[in-house]
Order: sequence, then C-alpha cells, then structure tokens
Amino acid sequence: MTMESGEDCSVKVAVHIRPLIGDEKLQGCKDCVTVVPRQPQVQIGTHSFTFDHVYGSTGSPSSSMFDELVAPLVDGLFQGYNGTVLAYGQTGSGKTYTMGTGGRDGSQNSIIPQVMNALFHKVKKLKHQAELQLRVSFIEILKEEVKDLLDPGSPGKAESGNVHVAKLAIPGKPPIQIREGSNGVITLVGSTEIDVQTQKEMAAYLELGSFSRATGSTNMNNQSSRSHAIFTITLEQMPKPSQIFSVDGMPNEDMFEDYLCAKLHLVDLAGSERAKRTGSDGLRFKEGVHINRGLLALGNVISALGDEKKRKDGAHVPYRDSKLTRLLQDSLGGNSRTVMIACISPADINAEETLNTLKYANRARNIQNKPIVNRNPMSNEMQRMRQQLDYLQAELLCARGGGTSNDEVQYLKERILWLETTNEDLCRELDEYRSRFSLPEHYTTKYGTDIARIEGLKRSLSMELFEYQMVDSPKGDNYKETDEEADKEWEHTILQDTMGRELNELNKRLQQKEFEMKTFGGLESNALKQHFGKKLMELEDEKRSVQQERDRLLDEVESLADGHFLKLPDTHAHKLKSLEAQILDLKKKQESQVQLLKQKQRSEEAAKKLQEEIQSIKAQKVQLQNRIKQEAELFRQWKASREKELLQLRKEGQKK
Ligand SMILES: Nc1ncnc2c1ncn2[C@@H]1O[C@H](COP(=O)(O)OP(=O)(O)OP(=O)(O)O)[C@@H](O)[C@H]1O
Repeated sequence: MTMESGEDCSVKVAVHIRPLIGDEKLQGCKDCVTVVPRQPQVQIGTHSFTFDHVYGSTGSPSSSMFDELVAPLVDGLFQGYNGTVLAYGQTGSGKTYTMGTGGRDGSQNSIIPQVMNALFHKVKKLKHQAELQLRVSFIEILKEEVKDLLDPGSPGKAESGNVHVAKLAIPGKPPIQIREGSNGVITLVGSTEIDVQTQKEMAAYLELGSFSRATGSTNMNNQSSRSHAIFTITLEQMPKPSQIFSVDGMPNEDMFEDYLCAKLHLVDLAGSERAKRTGSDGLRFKEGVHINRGLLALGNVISALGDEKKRKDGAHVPYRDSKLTRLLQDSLGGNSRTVMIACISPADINAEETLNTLKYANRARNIQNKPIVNRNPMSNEMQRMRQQLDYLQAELLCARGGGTSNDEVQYLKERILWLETTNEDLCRELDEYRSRFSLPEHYTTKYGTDIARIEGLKRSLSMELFEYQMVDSPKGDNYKETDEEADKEWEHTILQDTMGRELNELNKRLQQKEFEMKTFGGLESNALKQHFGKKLMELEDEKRSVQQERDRLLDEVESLADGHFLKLPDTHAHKLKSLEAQILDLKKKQESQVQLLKQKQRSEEAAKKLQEEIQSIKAQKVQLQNRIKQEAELFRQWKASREKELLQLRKEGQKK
C-alpha cells in the first residue's frame, strides 16, 4: 500500500460536558464549568481553555457533534484517508455514552451509531460506481494485553467477582500482536476482522463486542469500562470496470482508478482515575494502575508531539511505552485525521480531574498529523504505464497523420512493445504472488483478473512485510533491559531492511528510467534533428525552383499574348497545372516535416525530463546509502557501548 503525501493538519479537539447525574445531584454538587457564550471556550476556576468545539452545557448542542466533528472523517474514508475518534476523560465523565460502546443505551445519538448511518447511506449511493467492502474489528486493551472482542471461538463473557472479564484466550490461538509495517503503518495481527454487508450486521457486532468488554463497578461509575476499546471500520473500494472505462473503451477521466483502503478507529479510552476517589482496592486497584499507566504513556506521547520545539528537534516520541500508544501511533502525529473528544463532568467534586482533562486535551491541539490517501502501489504503476501508453499512442497517431517517417514509427512500435512486455512481467509477478498466498477465487470473478492481481499483490505484500515486522510481546510488569536490547536490535534490523528495500526500489526505478533514456538516445535525436532540418531546407529549395519555373512560364505566356486575348498553348497550360500541383504537394510535405520536427522537440523535452528524474533518483539513492551507513554505525556504537557496560557489570559481579 502506498500513500500520497498529504498536508499537515492538527488534531481537532472538542470538549463534551455532560449534565450533572444522579449521584452528583444527590450529593448536592454544583456546576463548576462555564462556557463562554458563542465561543468554544471553557472556564474552570481561574483557568480558561479554547478548543475547536465545546458541546453540552451552554455550549453547542451535543447533537451537532457528529456533523461538525465526525462526518468529515467518514467522508474522508471514501477518499482513502484513515480517521480516528478518541474519547478521553475521567471515570464516569461520559466517554462510553458519547461513543456508544456501552452496548446498553443503544443511543442513536452516540457517535458510532451515527457513523454507521452515514457510512451505509454513502455506500448505498456509491454502490453502482464501485465495489465496496466494509469490515469491522473490535478489540480492547486490558492490563497491557490486546483482547479480541469479536472472537467467534471465545466462550463469551465470564464473570469474576463483580467484574466481567473479557474473553479468555483459546489455547493454541496465537495472541494478538501489534506490528509495524516498513511504511510505518501499525497493524493488528490475529484479531478477528469480519465482512459486513448491512448496517444491522455492523450494529450487531458493535453490540456483541461492547457486551464482551470488561466492565466493573467503582464508586464513580457502577458500570465503569476497565479497558481501552477500539472499534475499527475498514472500507475497501475499487471502481467497477464499467466506471473506469467509458462506452468507447477509453479511460473515464472522472473516475478514480485506484483500489483504496482506509480505516476509521473509534476509541473509547478507559477513564483516568484516582484510587482514592474510585474506591479501588485489590483487583480494581491493579486495573487502575494499568489504565493510568496507559494513559500516562498517551499523555507523554501527546506532550512530545504537542511541543513544537521538541517536534522540530525530532525528539523521541515514546510510542512504545504502552500498547495503547503503539496502537494509536498512526492517529497521533501519523497519517490519520484525528478527532479527540475530552469528556468532562461539570460537578465541583470532579473539578481537579476536569482541570487535568482540559490541560491534557489542550496539549493535544498542537499535534500535527499528515493525512494521506492509502492506495495500492500497483494501481499507481499501472496508472503511470497507462499514461505512458496514451502518450505513445498519441505520438503514433501524430506520426501517421504527419506523413510518416519510418524510423519514428518503428521507434514508437518498439516502445509500445517494451511497455507491453513490462506490463506482462508485472502481471506474471502478481500471479506468482497470488498463487504463493492463494488469493480467494471470488476476487478473480468479482473484479476481473487485473483487479484480483492487484488485490493479491496487496495482501501478499503486506503479509511479506509482516515477516519482517516488529512483534510486540507482552512485557508484564517488570520491563527488562534485555527486552529493550532485543527491541533495539529489532528496530535496527527492520530499519535496515526497510531502507534496503527502498534502495532496491530506487535501483529498479533507476534501471527502468535508464532503459527509457536509452530508447530516447537510440533515436540519436541530434542526428534526426539535423536530418529533418536538412530535409526541410531541401523541400524549401525544391518549392522555390518550382515556383520560379511557374513564374517563368507565366511570363512567357504573357509575352506571347502581347496584350491580346490568346488561348494558351495546350502544352503550357498543362505544364502550369502540373507545376501548381507540385507546389501544393511540396507545401504539404513541408508542413508534415514541420510537424515531425515539433514532434521531435517534444520527445527531446521528455528526454530532458527523464534525465532530470534520473538525476533526482541518483541523489535519493546517495542519501539513502548514507542513511543506511549512519544507522549501521549508530547501531554499532550502541552495541559496543552496551557490551562494554555488560562487561563492566560482569566484572563487578565477579568482584562481589
Ligand atoms: N451527555 C450525557 N447526558 C446524560 N447522561 C450522560 C451523558 N454522558 C454520560 N452520561 C451518564 O453518565 C454515566 C457515566 O457515563 P459513561 O459510562 O459513559 O462514563 P465513562 O466516561 O465511559 O466512564 P468509565 O470511564 O468509568 O467507563 C452514565 O450513567 C451515563 O448514562
């Protein structure tokens, strides 16, 4: 999957203030949060914060939250952009209510049900133009372990005390792993992804997963979510062949030709809490420690990304400190369009936590993401080749119409042949991949052979990447140095591998460009230019002499007529006619030569561009080679110092 580079865009942050609820009212709590009228600004005590939006209380109505914040992300999915909606806040502040991951209220005003509405509405509108496939997955992170909430083989929700523990892992089933692709894309391996056809089905899976989620009762919320839950909707789309090509078989300009695949993560984070307030003890306390650890890691990531100076200095972002931050890596400072909803309680007893939430959210506003379109690399390549083919066909057409030069036609034919062979090679390569990773048959029938090939390559490439990618193993409480070392080695191997692949890619591109250049060079453009120039001059001379001959004849006729009307002798009239025809013919020839010369100039410009491309690829190659060297050197130094440290430690150990 390649991605087009996109514009920077900051994470959008909104505050959602819920009303005072039962317990708070009973305790006689007062509202301590004020919204500045018609401003997205909230005040608490002497603190004042400005956000992108403020909903609830005297701010905008909660009902406009979806349209203003989330609907653009749903639209973006159809354009190939990943999106993330994060609900953050203290325990009982309304995150689950806002997102709709509770599986109990089933409120149609929550975000996820509205996302589904908008998605299926759009799918219905587009289904004649494109093949659309929706998939869902639903996981939770509980005590630093990733659990599958849609696992069909799971025995279901088990009870443990008053907490519902999420599904137990089935013996033999590998645990869910977090992996990072060479392009930096984070993927979950081993989680259940289910194809869905209808809104009802999707809603059923949301409910199923929500029901399996770990919840427990605390002093602050009798159904408190004890885990971070991530409901992910994946949309794959491919235009139907009838839409790519118009009736005359020509490519349809308005239609996207790519396979697009984008994901929308809907995240309901576990609530930040303080043991004292939540009345946590034993199991609940341990959970709280894990929850807070994950949120602390998230806070550190937000701090690192939100600090402009640190960002510019390329400071380390501690994504790897927790599973949560690893999983949200794309969404924070990555390639996703991200919205954060900070949920707060207005009650004065929660003032301190509310202030913390607002500070946290305020920092997130500074995070810059770079959303990009996620498309298939093969479709890019095919698009490029198709353009080249179009260009060549136009060239051929022009050469034919312009009174042909055999060299030119021959050259164009050769290039078309070369392009066709390259295309065949690529298809063969795709076939190989497909057979190696056995792509399901229905893809072939559904999208046509080419599209299935693209799909096959996509899947196999991502699988292949997995072989090289990072495997995140559970670290448990005591994070060991050896883990760190192994991680570092992994990181180094992956980095080297990625850069090696990039280098290979550059070499391939360079080879291809140089081959193209040769075909240009093979024409000996200067010699051809001279040839055409000479031919033009010859034609000009010929035309001039014919014109002179005609003028001479006309003079002769005039002198013969001697002022009287005289019928031209047949021979003269005939000759004159043939001379006129000759002049006309020469003019045509001259015009066609001019056309060819122009054509030649265009080819030269293309060759120049190609030359520039070659130079730029070479420069990139040198840069990459330097980076590989530098990285290897840094790793070597790190390794050496590590070994020295170890030796030192061993010596000390022996002494002791
Ligand atoms: N906007 C709202 N309007 C009315 N009631 C709300 C609203 N938001 C939340 N509530 C109520 O507040 C209570 C706590 O909400 P919720 O469970 O969504 O909190 P939470 O932040 O997800 O908590 P936890 O982190 O403990 O899971 C629930 O009873 C819920 O119905």
